[in-house]
Amino acid sequence: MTAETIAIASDHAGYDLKASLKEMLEGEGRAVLDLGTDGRESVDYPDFADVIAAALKDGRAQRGILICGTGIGISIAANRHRHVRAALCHDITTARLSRQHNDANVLVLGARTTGIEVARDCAATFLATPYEGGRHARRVAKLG
Ligand SMILES: O=C[C@H](O)[C@H](O)[C@H](O)COP(=O)(O)O
Repeated sequence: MTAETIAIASDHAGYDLKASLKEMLEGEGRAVLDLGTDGRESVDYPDFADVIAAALKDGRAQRGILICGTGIGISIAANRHRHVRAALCHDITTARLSRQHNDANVLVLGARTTGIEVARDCAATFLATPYEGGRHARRVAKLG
C-alpha cells in the first residue's frame, strides 16, 4: 500500500460523510490524517480548508479531502491557497478528470448534495487516478 497520507476535514455538515470516508480509507490500509471537525456542532468551513492547506504545505499529507454541505464554500476557501488545487466533484467522471487534467490535490465533496455511495466512488477514483501531464502541464503551471 502507498505511503501517501490523505488529510481529511469537514465542517459540521460534512461530519458524517467524513467519518464514513475515513473508515473506508483506513479499511483499505491508507494513512488518514483527520483534521476535524470532531462533531456536528456548527463550525466555519474556511477554518477546515485552512488546516488542510497547512497539512499539504508542511508535508504531513500529500493529498486531501474536504467536505461541507455543498462543497462550494470549502472549495472557495481552499483555492485561496496557491499550492492547493481543490476540485468539487459530483461523480466519478469529474473525480477522474480532476486528476488527469487538473492534477487536483484536494477532492471536495458536498455532503448535502452527493450520496454516500457516489461520494465513496469519487474518493476511490480520485485517489486511484494519475495525472496525465502532457498538454495539461502548461495549463496547470499557469494556475499557481
Ligand atoms: O458552502 C457552504 C457549506 O455548504 C456549509 O456547509 C453550509 O453553508 C453550512 O450551513 P448551515 O450553517 O446552515 O449548516
